Amino acid sequence: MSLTESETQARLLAQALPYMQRYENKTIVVKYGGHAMGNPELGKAFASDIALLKQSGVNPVVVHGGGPQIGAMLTKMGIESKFEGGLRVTDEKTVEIVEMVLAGSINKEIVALINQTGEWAIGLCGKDGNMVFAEKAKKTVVDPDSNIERILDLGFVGEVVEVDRTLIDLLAKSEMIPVIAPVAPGRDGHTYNINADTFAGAIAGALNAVRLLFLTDVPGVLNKQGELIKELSVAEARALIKDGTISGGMIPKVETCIEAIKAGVQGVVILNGKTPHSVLLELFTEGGAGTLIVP
Ligand SMILES: Nc1ncnc2c1ncn2[C@@H]1O[C@H](COP(=O)(O)OP(=O)(O)O)[C@@H](O)[C@H]1O
Ligand SMILES: CC(=O)N[C@@H](CCC(=O)OP(=O)(O)O)C(=O)O
Repeated sequence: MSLTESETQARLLAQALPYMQRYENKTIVVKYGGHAMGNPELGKAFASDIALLKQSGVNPVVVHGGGPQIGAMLTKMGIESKFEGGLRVTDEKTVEIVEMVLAGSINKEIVALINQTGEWAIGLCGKDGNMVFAEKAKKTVVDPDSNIERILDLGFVGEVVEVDRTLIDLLAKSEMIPVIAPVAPGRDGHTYNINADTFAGAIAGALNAVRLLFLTDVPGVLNKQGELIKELSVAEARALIKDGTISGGMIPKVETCIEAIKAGVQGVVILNGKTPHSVLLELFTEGGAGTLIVP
């Protein structure tokens, strides 16, 4: 006998209760990637998921990206985007535009979407409340021909060196949902552009988050046959990078997951931000929605 729509809905709601209790008063960091943005209906569904988390007693913290949107703005200004080792080469002019797009327009768009649900979001970047300090990234790559390792000069690309949780803790006790752009100052007074995955990992680690969710444009980590892998240990994830199953942009993402777990995050999930309500499906249903990476 097939279930009516309302029976299915009632079952889903009943199923959600133990998960809501499990995450009550716990911090969940959600990284909203630039590829998952752009569709107004999906944006609304994302905002209502975040609002529902807050209403259920969870402490959601949103960290967002905006790589494609930065690229579009740079093109408009006649500046070419250049990447090395998956990171945007960021000169003085570029960092100004990065800050404008990330901490300005995208940040406020997400804040506005959440506020339209009736909840209270506040837009921040690493500069606010001395929350995050960065220093110039020291990324190295191995030249495939000579096998020699060299340090990349990416300009004002930063890596997080300090996270002060005072402001986020204060917000967690209030009605406010923090929405954070991955831009941070250095002790040297410069502004740094930080990869949003890395930034989210550092925030989740400092907050000892129970979950860190990465919303991207694929269902999760896929095996060689293109099927979704529901759960991966750190050791299994490393093996998939080594044998080439995980490649491209998924490598730094999975490496960030591993770092976040080492920093104390209990579980990290990579899931499809293009599926409406994927955040709720992941957190509040039995099967989840993406790939869960656990210690
Ligand atoms: N094993 C894998 N499973 C899933 N995606 C993979 C895998 N290996 C490589 N990828 C690629 O990684 C991409 C996601 O990384 P990226 O584009 O950097 O995401 P985002 O921009 O959302 O941060 C996927 O779109 C896919 O092309
Ligand atoms: C250093 C570096 O590469 N920073 C990224 C920051 C935005 C980002 O990471 O956005 P997504 O999550 O949408 O990719 C950039 O400039 O594109």
